Amino acid sequence: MELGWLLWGAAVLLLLHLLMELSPAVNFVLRIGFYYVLCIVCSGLTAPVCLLVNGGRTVKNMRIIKTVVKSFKYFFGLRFEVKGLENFDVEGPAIIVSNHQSILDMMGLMEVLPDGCVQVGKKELMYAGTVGLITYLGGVIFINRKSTTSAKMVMAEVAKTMTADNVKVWVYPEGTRNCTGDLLPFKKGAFHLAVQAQVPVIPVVYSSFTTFYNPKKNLFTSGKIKVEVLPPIETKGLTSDDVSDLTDRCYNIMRETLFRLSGRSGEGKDSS
Ligand SMILES: CCCCCCCC/C=C\CCCCCCCC(=O)SCCNC(=O)CCNC(=O)[C@H](O)C(C)(C)COP(=O)(O)OP(=O)(O)OC[C@H]1O[C@@H](n2cnc3c(N)ncnc32)[C@H](O)[C@@H]1OP(=O)(O)O
Ligand SMILES: CCCCCCCCCCCCCCCC(=O)OC[C@@H](O)COP(=O)(O)O
Repeated sequence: MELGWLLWGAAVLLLLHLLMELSPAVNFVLRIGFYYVLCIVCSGLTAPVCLLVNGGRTVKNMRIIKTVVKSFKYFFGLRFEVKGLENFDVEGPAIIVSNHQSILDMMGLMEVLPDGCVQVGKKELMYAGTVGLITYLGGVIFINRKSTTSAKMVMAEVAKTMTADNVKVWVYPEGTRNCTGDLLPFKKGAFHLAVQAQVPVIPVVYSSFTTFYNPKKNLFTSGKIKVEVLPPIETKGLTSDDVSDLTDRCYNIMRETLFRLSGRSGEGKDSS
């Protein structure tokens, strides 16, 4: 009986393996599907742990979530090469901004995430089953991207509480995923937040995924991701009039770094 099950299992695995070898589309769907399943199952298992240890919605849960998510990379053969972690060692709160390429970014986020740091996410995430529950428990700040007024109100509230709670806030200033190997124009919310709270902006750049991940081409193989935490940009004394300049400055530094990390040096200079 037991041997029978084992043989069936081996046959199914062999068939899946053959299908993956034969068809890139099957390979892609199975690997991404496995990522979704991993996220959903691990969220379901981690949520009760968070509730038992910390009792509810708090940034402290990120430590537990981080420990779980940091093991995901081994399933997909992803390696991270991190530089500049010491740049997170600022006194008190800060706004961290980074490029956003894919749902896989969540792994890169957890690879470097400092303690006491919450993320800004779209409110739709809250309804993603167990993943919604874990993001809620982790203290993710949910914004409605369709309503600038309400998003601005939420962010203004965060600017007020950041200092009191001593938290860092991670924002994806592109506002959506973008896997083209370049940056989308930055939205200004993160920089308004930094100026309102008078806290530094710390840019984090991930090298382009295009060599190993491209949903349009059904490409998802193993790969190496270079991550660089850049020196903090101070905002003390800046006013809302300076937000556009601050945004541009940050955009240019990050675009140059993205091209350098992705081996496309020199192209960063033509940006405005
Ligand atoms: C255990 C296993 C677990 C496995 C499972 C995993 C669980 C892991 C757990 C945890 C990880 C969680 C990971 C979460 C990741 C989520 C990622 C996302 O969801 S990314 C999408 C959402 N994020 C954003 O959109 C932010 C960036 N966007 C902004 O900051 C925007 O600026 C926003 C939304 C605030 C407004 O967007 P606008 O589209 O209206 O664009 P604009 O051009 O910036 O604003 C319009 C005008 O309003 C002014 N404005 C903006 N903000 C202002 C403010 N605060 N005060 C005053 N004026 C402001 C601007 O200056 C602009 O005006 P002028 O053009 O300059 O005249
Ligand atoms: C009941 C329904 C169950 C659905 C389960 C969905 C499971 C999702 C697992 C993936 C978890 C990864 C979380 C990373 C968050 C993320 O990276 O979100 C993308 C958005 O930032 C960008 O939004 P968009 O504008 O859509 O590109």
